[in-house]
Amino acid sequence: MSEIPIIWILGGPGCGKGTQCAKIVEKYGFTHLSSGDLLRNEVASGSDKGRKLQEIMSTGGLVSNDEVLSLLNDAIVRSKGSSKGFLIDGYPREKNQGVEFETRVAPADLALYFDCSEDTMVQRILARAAASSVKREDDNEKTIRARLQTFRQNTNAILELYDAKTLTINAERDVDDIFLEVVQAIDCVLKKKQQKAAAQC
Ligand SMILES: Nc1ncnc2c1ncn2[C@@H]1O[C@H](COP(=O)(O)OP(=O)(O)O)[C@@H](O)[C@H]1O
Repeated sequence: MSEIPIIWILGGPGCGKGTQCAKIVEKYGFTHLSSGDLLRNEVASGSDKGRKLQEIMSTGGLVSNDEVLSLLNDAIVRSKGSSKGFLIDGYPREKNQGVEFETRVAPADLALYFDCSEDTMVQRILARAAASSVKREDDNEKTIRARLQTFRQNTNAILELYDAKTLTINAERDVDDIFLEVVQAIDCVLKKKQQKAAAQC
């Protein structure tokens, strides 16, 4: 695992994580794993577990880390052999999730934090919901506010603990300007990993 990069993608709902992840996947061919998508797949399967997850997700709270981490870990193990790198999107959402990920899966090489004002995030989510044909149960104003509150409660502790490997990016700018900064950070990680691998030969 240590030869391929693991990148955490942090930021509140509507900060533009998904847009940047799509651009990263296009450029670098990394495997994109979104905790929200993995959980929504479980909900869509109609299982008992899915129903319980849905109840929590519709309140804007966090589901148990055991559930999220095992979904992530299974997905990582499945594509480990063929992956060029992992983008872990929407995780960690609280400090302890980060600690457990690094203990049970692997250390993260970089965390990209897309920093955005709450007003912008609310506007973006509502605009996305209005334009989308697939309705997300949690894209109503009440749940959006709750999701923002969950985010507000937990994020500073994550940023403090992982300060040394976190790059904070102003996500209020143009998509391409943001991506330029993302590319610089990822190129730097790839270079460091190559140098480390070369030193081991
Ligand atoms: N790492 C996680 N830990 C716990 N719950 C999570 C995690 N990731 C996603 N969820 C649950 O799934 C919901 C939707 O997640 P996501 O699609 O990432 O939404 P958002 O747009 O709010 O970032 C969250 O509100 C939360 O209930």
